Amino acid sequence: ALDPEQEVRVVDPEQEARQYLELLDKEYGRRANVETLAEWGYASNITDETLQYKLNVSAEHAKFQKQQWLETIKYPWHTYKDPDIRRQFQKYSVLGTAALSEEKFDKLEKLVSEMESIYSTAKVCDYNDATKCDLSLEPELTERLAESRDPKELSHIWVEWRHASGEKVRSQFEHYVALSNEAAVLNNFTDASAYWLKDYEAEDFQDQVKALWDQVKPLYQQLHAYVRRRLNEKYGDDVVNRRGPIPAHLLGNMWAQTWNNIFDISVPFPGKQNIDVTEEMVKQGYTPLRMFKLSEEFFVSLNLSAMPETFWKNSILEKPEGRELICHASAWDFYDSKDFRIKQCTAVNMEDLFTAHHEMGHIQYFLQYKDQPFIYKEGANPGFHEAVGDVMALSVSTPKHLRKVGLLDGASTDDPEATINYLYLQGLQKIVFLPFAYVVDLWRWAVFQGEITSDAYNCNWWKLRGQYQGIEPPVDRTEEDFDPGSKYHVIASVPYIRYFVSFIIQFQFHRALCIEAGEYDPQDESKPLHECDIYQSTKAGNLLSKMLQMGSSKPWPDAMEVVTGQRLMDASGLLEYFRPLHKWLEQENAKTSEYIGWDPTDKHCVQTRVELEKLKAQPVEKEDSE
Ligand SMILES: C[C@H](N[C@H](C(=O)O)[C@@H]1CCCN1C(=O)[C@@H](N)CC(=O)O)C(=O)N1CCC[C@H]1C(=O)O
Ligand SMILES: [Zn+2]
Repeated sequence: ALDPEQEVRVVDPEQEARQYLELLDKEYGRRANVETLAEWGYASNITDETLQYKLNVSAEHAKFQKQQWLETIKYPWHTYKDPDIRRQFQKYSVLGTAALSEEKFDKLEKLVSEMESIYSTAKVCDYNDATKCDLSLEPELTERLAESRDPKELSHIWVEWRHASGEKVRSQFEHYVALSNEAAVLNNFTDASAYWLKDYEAEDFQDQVKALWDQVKPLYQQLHAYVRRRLNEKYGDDVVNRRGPIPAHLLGNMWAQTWNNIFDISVPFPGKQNIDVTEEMVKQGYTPLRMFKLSEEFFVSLNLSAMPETFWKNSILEKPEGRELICHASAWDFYDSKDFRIKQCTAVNMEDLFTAHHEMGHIQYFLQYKDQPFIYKEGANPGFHEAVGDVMALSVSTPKHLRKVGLLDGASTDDPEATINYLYLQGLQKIVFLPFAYVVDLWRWAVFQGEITSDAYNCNWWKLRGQYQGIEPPVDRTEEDFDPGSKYHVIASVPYIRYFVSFIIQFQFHRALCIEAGEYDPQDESKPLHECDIYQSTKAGNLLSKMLQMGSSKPWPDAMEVVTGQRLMDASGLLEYFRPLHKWLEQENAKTSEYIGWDPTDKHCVQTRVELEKLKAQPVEKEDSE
């Protein structure tokens, strides 16, 4: 432990506190570097050895943290006048999972690592070839879910992935919940959900999120009704009930979190120029490296930072042969102000081009706050970190920008039907995602709070998925399944409400940067928000940089105010961006007198498949007439 007494003479207590913080900063930063390297070693090469090394390093780190914490809490930091050292002490005084006994800490680390390994190495058999059983989530299953238009194949992939991932980790997850809650209580939080929510520094944060959801829900329901009609037209009434939830396996994504992969079969105005540039990327011989270089060039055009040489040397941008690794894309800060990496099993398509921008946004944030004290090397809140890359992608995805980089040909047209097609594609990613992101942590908060118990994990998952997203499983589910465990963040213990926050605030940032770039004017109809491309605007880049450099040194409303002048999250940016689509959907759904919303299904909440079969064998009771 660092002994503060080694200083001989101290002038004033706050000066001594500052010196102590400098000691902490050096020691925590050095140790974080070692720990992150060990985590990378495991995530990029899953073996017993790399796991053991990772567990040893994190156990050692936890022991140091606990010892140091006993020193730190001796300081009367609540009394200090300087808000900055108060804030640093406040953050250092939250010990985290290191508060657990060494044995329980190690158990919790092992549980999460095992769940990540099961998820990352899960394999599924091909629908058409039962002897081919080496299909991984990335790239094979992701690609089949995106491209197949055979409901039976889609159902097979959907069910078998859950059988190979979520179902396998239910018991580990239960134990993980108990230990996470125990750690939260040791940190004086009621449960792990309160511990997670501390990062938003707002007592009423969950109410704020609910208010935002209420603001965007009408737009989501209009889009849902339209997509359901188009899927009903394609697959027929037996597969898609025009008044019910949408079967989840038909939506182009393993978790139905974004629906951009069914753009081609539901595009409002067919026959227009194809704004999905995947084909063009392949035709032009795009490689993963070139995708990341394109993204870097966008950041540099705003006068933001280029990637350091080590980034290109140390990153993994393609799935390596001959070893198991965690393919789920991620961005890494090694806390030495020099080493920053991305690990992504990149496929050459538009979706992965935007994921690349998302990850590069994290790296840019790391670079911008690299000179902050270790304890402030975070986003202003976790949603800010998730928003940076997506703000760039809002400009990059415009047809105007795609023409600038040669991925779309022809001159820009102000064809209102083409505009609807573009906003529809954007809506299939941004509007659709919101209820999904909300549900993931609504479910987990309720689990941590004990409202959802393990005997009804899956039933409550599908109740929330039905209630907020209006989707349902392709086949009945029971408590022998554990579908939440088929989603990376749930088994990797990564909070998810950050993405909901990001998908709201990224439009506030986009609007503010577009105004700064002179690309958008609320009064000028000829410059609508959805056409704004901030490319090469150093003014916009400088404004964003001012916020990013702050890290978490100030409460997030201060950071938001720097860019937007606002101190609150609000959905007006998103609603402004999608206004033309919202109007069009209302007109279109009125034309077909579409049923807005969905009849709740009485999806069976039963324990076992045997029970389910019995239930289905019973003659259906006649609806008792009202
Ligand atoms: C593809 C992306 N991977 C995450 C991300 O980049 O956020 C990874 C895994 C979990 C955290 N993470 C990190 O890289 C962090 N180290 C970043 C940080 O430093 O905070 C992801 O999961 N996304 C993107 C949109 C929706 C969501 C999804 O795909 O469900
Ligand atoms: Zn992210």
